[in-house]
Amino acid sequence: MGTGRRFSRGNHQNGTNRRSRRRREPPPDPGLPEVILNWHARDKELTETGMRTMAQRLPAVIAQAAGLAWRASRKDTLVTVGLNLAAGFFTAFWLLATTGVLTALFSEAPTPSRVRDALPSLALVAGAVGLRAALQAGAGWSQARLQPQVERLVELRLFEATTAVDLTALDDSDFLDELKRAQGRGMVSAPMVVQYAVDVLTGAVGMVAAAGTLGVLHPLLLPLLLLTAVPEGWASVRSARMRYLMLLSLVGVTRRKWILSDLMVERRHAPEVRSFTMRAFLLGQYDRAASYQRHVELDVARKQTVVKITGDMLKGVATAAVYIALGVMLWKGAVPLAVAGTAVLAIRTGQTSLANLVYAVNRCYEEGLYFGDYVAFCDAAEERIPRRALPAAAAERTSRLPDDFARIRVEDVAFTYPGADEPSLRGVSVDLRQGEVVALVGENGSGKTTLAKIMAGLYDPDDGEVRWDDVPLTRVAPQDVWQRVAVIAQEYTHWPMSARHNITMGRGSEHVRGEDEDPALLAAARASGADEVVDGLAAGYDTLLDRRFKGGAELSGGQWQRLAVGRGFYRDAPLLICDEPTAALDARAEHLLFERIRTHADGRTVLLITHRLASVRYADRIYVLERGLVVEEGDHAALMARAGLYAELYSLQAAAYGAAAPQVADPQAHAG
Ligand SMILES: Nc1ncnc2c1ncn2[C@@H]1O[C@H](COP(=O)(O)OP(=O)(O)OP(=O)(O)O)[C@@H](O)[C@H]1O
Repeated sequence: MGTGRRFSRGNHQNGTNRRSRRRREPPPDPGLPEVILNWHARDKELTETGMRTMAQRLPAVIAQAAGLAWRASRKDTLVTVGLNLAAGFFTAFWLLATTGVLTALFSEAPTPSRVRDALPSLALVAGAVGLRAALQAGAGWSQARLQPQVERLVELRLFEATTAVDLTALDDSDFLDELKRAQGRGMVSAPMVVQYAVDVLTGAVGMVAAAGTLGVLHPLLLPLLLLTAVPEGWASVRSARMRYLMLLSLVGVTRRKWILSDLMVERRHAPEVRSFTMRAFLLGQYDRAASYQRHVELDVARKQTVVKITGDMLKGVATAAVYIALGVMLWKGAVPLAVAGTAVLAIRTGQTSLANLVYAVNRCYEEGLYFGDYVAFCDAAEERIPRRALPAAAAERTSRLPDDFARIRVEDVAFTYPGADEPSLRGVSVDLRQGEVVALVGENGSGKTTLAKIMAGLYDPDDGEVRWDDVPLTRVAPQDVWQRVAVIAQEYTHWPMSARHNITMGRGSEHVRGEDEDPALLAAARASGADEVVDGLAAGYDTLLDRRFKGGAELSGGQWQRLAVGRGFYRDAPLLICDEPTAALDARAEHLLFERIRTHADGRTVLLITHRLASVRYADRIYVLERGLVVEEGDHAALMARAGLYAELYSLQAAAYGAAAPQVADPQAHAG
C-alpha cells in the first residue's frame, strides 16, 4: 500500500537523520539539565541554501534592512547610500583616467614630453583616488552612526512588546521559544543585516564601476571579468555552508557549554557548587564539551582550507585565461596597449569588489534569516497585546473604572492556563465590599493565586466576569485596574535597585538628597518592618540592593519580603491583595503584619491569601477553594460550625501549635 510505503520511507529517513546526528554529536549526558532553546532553528534552512535560493531571497532581505535603516535614521541612511554611490562613480572615473595616463606614457614622443603629456590625466587620477577615499571614509562614518540607532530601534520594539503582551503569552512555551530566538540571535542580527546590506551595495557599486569601465574599454573584457568571479563565489558559498553545518552539529555541545558556564560563574549557584563539591565534575564536563567542539572546528577549518585553495587555484586559472585572452586581443590589435593596461587594473579592482560582494551577500542572507525570526516574533507579540491596553483604543472605551468602589463581584469565573489540561478555576464567585478583609484559603494548587491574579486584572477569565461596581474589568484599560490595586505577590522580584526604589517602584517618587524623606515611604516602611532593614544599610534608602555591583548590599529572604510588603503598602490603592505575604517573615514581623491587615490596612479593602489560618479568623469572610471551586464560604465561626475542609485544616494547625506551645504567650507583648 502506498501509505505504508510512504510511512516506512519516512521512518527510514528519520532513522538516517538520527544516525547522522548521532555520528556528529557525542551522546547526551543524562546528568545535565538541557534547556530547549531553538537558537539554531534556521541551521537546517541554511544548510540547504544554494546560490540560487540566495539570489531569489536576497532582494527581500535587503528591502527589510533598508526599511529598518530608514526608520532608524533617514539622514544617515541617505548619506551612507549616497556616498557609496559617489565613491563608485569615482572608481570608474580613475580607471578611465588611467587610460589617459597610459596612452600618454606609451606614445612615440620623447620621454620628457610623454611624462608632461601624462601629467593632466595623472592629476585627474590622483584627484579621483583622493575623493574616492574621502567618500568611502564618510560612508564608513555614517554607517557606524547608523548601527547603534538600529540596535536601539530593535531592542525598544522587542521590549515594548514583551512588557505589554497579555500574561498568558508568557505562559505559552512556543511563545517563549520564539522570544528566546528573537532576543538572542534575532536581535543581534539586526545591525548586521544593515551592515551587510550596505556592504552588498558597496561591493555591487565597485563591481559595476569596474565592469562599466571594462565595457567601455572593450565589450569582450566584461564577460572575462565575470569568469573570474565563478570560482570565488563557489568557494565562498561552499565554505559558508560548511560553517553552518558545523554550527548545526555543535548545537547540543554549545547549549551544554552555556549551561555549564552559567553554573560555574553565576553567584546564585556558587554556594552549592562548593558545598556539593561540584567543581571537578563541572570542569570535567566543560572540558569534554570544549574538546569535542575544538575537534569539530579544526576538522572544518581543514576542509575550508582545502576549498579555499581549490577556489584560489581555479581563480588563478580563470585569471590566467583572462590575461591570455587580453594578450591575444593585444597581439591581434583589437585593443591598444594603454587600454590593456587599464583593463588589468579594472580586472583587479573588479575582483576585489566581487570577493567583498560575494561575502556580503552570503552574510546578509544568513543574518536576514535570523532577523526574520525577530520580525516574526515582534509581529506575533504585538498581536498579543490586549487591544484595550493600546492608546488607540481609548476613544472606543465607554466605561470608566471607579477610583474607589463599593463592591467587587467575581461571578462564575473559569480559567485555564494556556496548554494546561485542567482548568485552574471552574466557576468561582466571590464578593468583596469596600473596607472588608476577605480571605481565600485552600490547599496547594486549589486556585487561590490564579483568582487573585484575575481580580488584579492580570489575566482575563475565559468565562464569567469581574465587576468593580457595575463596570466589568474587560471593558477598561488594564492599566486602570493595575493603578487601583496593590499586590503583595507570593513570588516577588528582588529588584536590583536601591531600597527606596524597591518600595516606591512604579510610583516615581524621586527623592532629592538633603530633602526630608517622603512621609508615605516612611509610613509604608514602618508598616512592613522595612524601616528596620533600611536602618541597617550603609546608605539607608539609597543603598543598592545588588551584590553584583560595587557597594551593593544583599538582604535575607525575610528582609526582602519586608520590602515587598512595604511596596504594597506604599501604593495608594483601594484594593490590597496579599498573597502569602508572611512566608519568609519572622514570628514578630508576621504578627505585626497580620495585625495591620486585621485593622483593615488603613481603610483599604484586603484580599488575603494565606495558609496561616490563625490569621484568617478575623476576616469578614472566608472562601475555601478546592480544585478550582469555592466549596465553603462564611466567617470563621460559621465555617468551624460547618465542620468541613476549613475546620479540618484549622484544627490540624491549632493542634500542631497547641502541642508545641501549650502556654501561649501574647506575641504583641514582645512586639512592643
Ligand atoms: N502559569 C501557569 N501555567 C500553567 N498552570 C499554572 C500556572 N500557574 C498555576 N498553574 C496551575 O493552576 C493551578 C492553581 O494554581 P494556583 O497558583 O492558583 O494555586 P494556589 O491555590 O495559589 O496554590 P498555593 O497554595 O500552592 O500557592 C495549579 O494546578 C497550578 O499547577
